[in-house]
This record gives sequence, structure tokens and C-alpha cells, in this order.
Amino acid sequence: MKPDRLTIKEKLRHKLGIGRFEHTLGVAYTSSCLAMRYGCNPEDAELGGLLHDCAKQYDNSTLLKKSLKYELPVSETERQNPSLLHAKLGAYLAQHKYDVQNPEILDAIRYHTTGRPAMTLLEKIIYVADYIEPRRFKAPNLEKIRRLAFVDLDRAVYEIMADTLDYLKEMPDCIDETTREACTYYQTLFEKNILEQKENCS
Ligand SMILES: Nc1ncnc2c1ncn2[C@@H]1O[C@H](COP(=O)(O)OP(=O)(O)O)[C@@H](O)[C@H]1O
Repeated sequence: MKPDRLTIKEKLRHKLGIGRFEHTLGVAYTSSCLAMRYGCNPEDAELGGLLHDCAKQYDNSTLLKKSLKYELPVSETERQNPSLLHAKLGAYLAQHKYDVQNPEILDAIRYHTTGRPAMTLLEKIIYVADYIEPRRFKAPNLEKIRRLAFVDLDRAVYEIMADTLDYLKEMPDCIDETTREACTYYQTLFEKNILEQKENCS
């Protein structure tokens, strides 16, 4: 049976508190809009958006404790910065407490904070929606990235990663290297595409 969205919303509303719940709704609706734009299933995108922060209510010590209890792999960086674990633990809870079995939705939740190289369309949609949803106001270049998201999704992913790494540069011990690897992956991809276009033109 498909997970019931109204029940999920009801649960999240109580678990997350009103501010985080508003953000969650913003990510869900923005994800379904991006899904319509890029030819992805909008219901999957909405569900991924709804559940992306379903472990966000826990403090750092609870995140670490629960991740170890559920035998999730915890890296040295995640031990230093357990807030990163809300994504991995969120994917686990989405599967085991909210009965989401679609592995693409679970991966989109798992990688919504760090991103990763060669992301699937759904992963990119949730990653970007988390950054641009209407309630966000702090990030630099937000207006530019909001417009870009509906024109060139890969570029939007890359710009978000570059801005996130720039924001985190004063806290090198907290940085999960996956974002750096992903940023390099997309930069290389753009360079390769430009080279191919040039070759096709000559
Ligand atoms: N690679 C990374 N290493 C460490 N922190 C990161 C990394 N990528 C993002 N973050 C930080 O994680 C925090 C939460 O991000 P995110 O999960 O996207 O937001 P939210 O859960 O609030 O929707 C942000 O402060 C962001 O700067």
C-alpha cells in the first residue's frame, strides 16, 4: 500500500514543530514543481520532499545514538558533525517508520544535505528544492539559483554546492567530502560538455 500523505503530514507536523514543518511543505511543493518541469514523477518528488527532514528534530547526541543503534555507517566527519546524520537517519526512518520502499526516494533523502557525484534526477530535485523553497531567505545568490533551477538543474546543483562549500570553508573539520567530490564531478561534466560542443561545431 502507498504511504498515506495526510497521515505522514500529521505525524511530521507534531514531530518537527511549525517552522520546520513549513519548510518541509515548501520543499515538498517545490520538489513536485521541479519534477513536472523535468519529467520526474511529481508524487515521488512530493513524498521525498515531505520526508527529507523527518529526522531533523533530534539533537546531535540523539542522532549519533540512533544511527549507531540502527547500525548505519557513521564516518569520522559525521562523528565530528552529527547533524549531517539527519539525512542518513531520515532515509532509514522513511523506510522503517513511514513505510517508503522506493529506493530512489530513500536515496534522495539520504543525499539531500551533501549531494553526491552523478546524482539521479530525483536526488537533484530534492537537493535543489531544499535550498530554494519559498521560506528560505538566507542563502547567497538565492534569487539567481531559484531562476536557474527551472532552466538548468545540473547548474543549480553545482552553484548550491559551490556556495555551501564557500560558506563552510571556515569549518574544514565539519565538511563532508562528498560535497567537494560532487562539486568537482559537475564542474568536470560542464567542461566535458563544452569541449564536445566545440568538437561538434568544428
Ligand atoms: N558537505 C557538507 N559538510 C558539512 N555540512 C554541510 C555539508 N553540506 C551542507 N552542510 C550543512 O548542513 C546544514 C543543513 O543542511 P540541509 O540538510 O540541506 O538543510 P535542512 O536539513 O535544514 O533542510 C547546513 O547548515 C549546511 O551548510
